[in-house]
Amino acid sequence: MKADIGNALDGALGLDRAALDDLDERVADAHERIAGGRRESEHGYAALSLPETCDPEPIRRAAAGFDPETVLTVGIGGSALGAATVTDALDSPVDARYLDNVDPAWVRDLVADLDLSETVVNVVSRSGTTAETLANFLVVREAMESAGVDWTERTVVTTGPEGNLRSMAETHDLPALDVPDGVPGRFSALSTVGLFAAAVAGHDLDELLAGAASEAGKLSGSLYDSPGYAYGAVSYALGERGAAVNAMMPYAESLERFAEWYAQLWAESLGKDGRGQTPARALGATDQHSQLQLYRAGPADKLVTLVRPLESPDTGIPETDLSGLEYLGGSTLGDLLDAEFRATEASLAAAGRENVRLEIDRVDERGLGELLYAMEAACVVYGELADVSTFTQPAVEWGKKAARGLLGGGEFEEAEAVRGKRRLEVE
Ligand SMILES: O=P(O)(O)OC[C@H]1O[C@](O)(CO)[C@@H](O)[C@@H]1O
Repeated sequence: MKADIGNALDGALGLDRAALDDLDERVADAHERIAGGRRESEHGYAALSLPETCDPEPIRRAAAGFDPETVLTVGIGGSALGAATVTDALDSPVDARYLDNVDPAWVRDLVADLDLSETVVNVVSRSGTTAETLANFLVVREAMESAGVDWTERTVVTTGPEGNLRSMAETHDLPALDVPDGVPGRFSALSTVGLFAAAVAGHDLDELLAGAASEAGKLSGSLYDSPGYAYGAVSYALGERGAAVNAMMPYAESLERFAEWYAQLWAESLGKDGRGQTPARALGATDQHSQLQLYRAGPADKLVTLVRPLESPDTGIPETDLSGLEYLGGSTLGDLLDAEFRATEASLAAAGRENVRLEIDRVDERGLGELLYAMEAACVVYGELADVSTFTQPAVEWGKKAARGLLGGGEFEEAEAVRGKRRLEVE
């Protein structure tokens, strides 16, 4: 993996090489803290040790018992997005599907679309108490029973040492994978949490972990040694200079879900104490006809992160006599995408709008492992430089309590606040 940070310098926000070199001294201190946290397997820092601590064998063993048409992951947040990112990016004869949201029509239609006798369900929740995950699993389990499918024969649980899912696995003797200690959900893609669906889909877990390990091996006391640290340090430095938004813009449909995974990682880790950097999900080339207008001519408050594979399958463009479009004929869609990637990058730079280029060789297991790990390292070093509590997410608890109170799941003052909403309705 490579990070080209050239276009992050000397733009509207005023980051220059001298300032980056000065920041590199703070990166060295941050790295010492990160390395110490990894050595001690401290909460959160343990995530950056997954390339060596994640044993793929239990994951492969749990997957080996199935030869399904579909693997359905039931989870939410980091308990679904890691798996989704990997399997959405890679081709497989197995259909990998996800239930995370609790939109009734969407859940009903997705479940109805499955042959449940040919589906393996992986219900994933570290806590075992997440309402969306448990509710969706109960719906899926009832659908399996209604279809005459023995759900206990087609369900694998991934959860923490205690809680509802652990109890259910023990009661029904279900295969169970352990979520890794000290790894928050948004950092768990390269673990049992994110890799079961990939194993069922036939993807090479060793290559995913090898890609991650190659980026882990670059972590040192300098941002100039590690694409992850370089990206995290530049994102932080620009954030301190006014880049309130980080637009994650992969130039590959297969990486669209990666942008969604990145959004949770960046927002839930760095949005603390009135600070943080808002991840915007974008897609190249599509958003050149959409959000690029804002990125280039709106407020100078963004870093645009352009991600692409250097190699990918291509498709020829037939010759044409369409007036003015003859230049396209005989080239390829890959040539067009490459030209647009570089043109977008240059158009932002020409307007003084900071952007960074992240490149992997291919969207394959190794490239994904590199990309996921580098983003996690970037997030951790950003959190160290910003001095925030990277691995907690207290702000999401208020809404959980309010919703639970509204549903009669307990007495919560948050639910009273919901009932007391100020209303000013316009129809
Ligand atoms: O794995 P669990 O405990 O169901 O949590 C799912 C998601 O919910 C959160 O805890 C936030 O509510 C995320 O951090 C996590 O990825």
